[in-house]
Amino acid sequence: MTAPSIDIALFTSDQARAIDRRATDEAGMPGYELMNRAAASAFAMLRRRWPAARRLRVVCGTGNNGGDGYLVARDARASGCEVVLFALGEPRPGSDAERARRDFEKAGGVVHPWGPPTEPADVIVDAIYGTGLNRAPEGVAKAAIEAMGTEGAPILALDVPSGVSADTGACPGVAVRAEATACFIVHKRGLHTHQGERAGAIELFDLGVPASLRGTPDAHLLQPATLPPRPRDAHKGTNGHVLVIGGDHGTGGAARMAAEAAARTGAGLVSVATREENVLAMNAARPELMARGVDGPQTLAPLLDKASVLALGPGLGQAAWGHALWTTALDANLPTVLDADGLNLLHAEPRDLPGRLVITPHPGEAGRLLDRSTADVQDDRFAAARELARRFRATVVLKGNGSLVATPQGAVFVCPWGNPGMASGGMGDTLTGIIAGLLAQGCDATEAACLGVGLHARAADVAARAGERGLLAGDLLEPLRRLLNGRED
Ligand SMILES: NC(=O)C1=CN([C@@H]2O[C@H](COP(=O)(O)OP(=O)(O)OC[C@H]3O[C@@H](n4cnc5c(N)ncnc54)[C@H](O)[C@@H]3O)[C@@H](O)[C@H]2O)[C@@H](O)CC1
Ligand SMILES: [K+]
Repeated sequence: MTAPSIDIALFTSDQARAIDRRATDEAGMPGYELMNRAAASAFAMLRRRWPAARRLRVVCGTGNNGGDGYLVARDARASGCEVVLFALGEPRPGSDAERARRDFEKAGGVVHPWGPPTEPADVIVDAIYGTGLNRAPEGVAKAAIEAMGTEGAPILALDVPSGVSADTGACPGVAVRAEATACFIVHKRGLHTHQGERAGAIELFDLGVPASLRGTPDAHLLQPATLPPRPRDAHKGTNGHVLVIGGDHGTGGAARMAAEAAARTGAGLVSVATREENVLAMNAARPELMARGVDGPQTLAPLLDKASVLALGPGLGQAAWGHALWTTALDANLPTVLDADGLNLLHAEPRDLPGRLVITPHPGEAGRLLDRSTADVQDDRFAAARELARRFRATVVLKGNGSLVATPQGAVFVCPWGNPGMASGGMGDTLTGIIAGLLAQGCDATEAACLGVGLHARAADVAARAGERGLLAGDLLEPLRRLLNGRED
């Protein structure tokens, strides 16, 4: 796998707090100095993004995020902007936020208690909650967040859009939807998955805190990557043989899509073990695939002998036919991508799994595998993905907005690409095929999952240029091929 060396490291709120402390204790950077730098960076960002903005509204909470807000307001007034500042409460006595409020007032600024705004604003600065959010916003905070959402003015969030958990991307209640977010010191992992998209465009300001104080990140953002060029003497035998197992009565399309995606990803050979009734159509539509009718383990066995990688589950069903193939296929102990009904069968019948295993659950399937609700999974996707990886000793792709890849060793990678057009039938089967195709070409499970998730989502973004609605899984194959060959970004 070839990837550029840029690493975007993601951190939890606890880690961010510890880094703040180390900046003060070890690098002699007092919190108030950092707050001033945060405000200056955010105001410069506001100026860059909205050069014509003159009327600003700043809404401050009671913590240090509010403190950042007071200082943005002070700087904005000093640059000639009209600033209306609402405070949702009093900062704690002796805190940096209280000092910031006093500085704002000393410079002539007026603090208004929250009330429905009467003046229009060109830009609203959200300084209600940052990394300190610990429950659903209520009372004035809820009212202020709701009011921001109905006005239509662009919102610049400071550090985190208020109401979004910086750790998980979940929203316990109402939350700001920002056009952009000025993120301070380190990237917060929750802004890159689930509802973290409410941050809009994120700009990071390190505030001069040395990278050496950061420690080990909790997760990493995937970077665009592809496979190295093929050696000139490559032949189909050197690129692996994927066997897709699936396609019960009425669901042959799922197996066909996974198989075609594996072939388009560059697998040397792709076979499909499916119901006899699917064979003719599959071979006619895509003669490069070798579709075979199988009625049970005996007819599957010779196909397993020839395969180097399995894609097990697309359209497999959970009835006797699917169950028998599933058991036999797992016994073959080949590198395997397990998806869809392959995962549902695993929930019904936990068992030993092959070594090089990738599982690709959506949040509902993940919830079933963990005996939790889908909402529980979404409340902390990082924890759910890690728990699955540990429990099944597999590389896990937890699908959804900001797909996660978790390894059994505890590493997590977050996919920054993808779009809502991908919420359509066959997308998961295509991803399964892509990952299987990469395993077949020699990637290990983590490489195949990271590269596969990234290529799938980037291909979907290219395909969605024509519109997200109506995007079909099959539309991904052409851009996929171009991206895989380094032809398009
Ligand atoms: N050295 C530092 O610590 C720096 C901190 N900075 C800012 O400080 C922020 C963190 O500040 P804080 O830790 O004070 O936390 P916040 O300002 O995010 O939250 C303030 C307090 O509100 C309370 N709270 C949380 N959710 C609530 C809810 N739903 N309803 C009512 N009350 C709620 C909590 O007790 C929390 O401590 C960062 O996000 C960043 O914006 C920046 O100024 C840079 C430097
Ligand atoms: K905020």
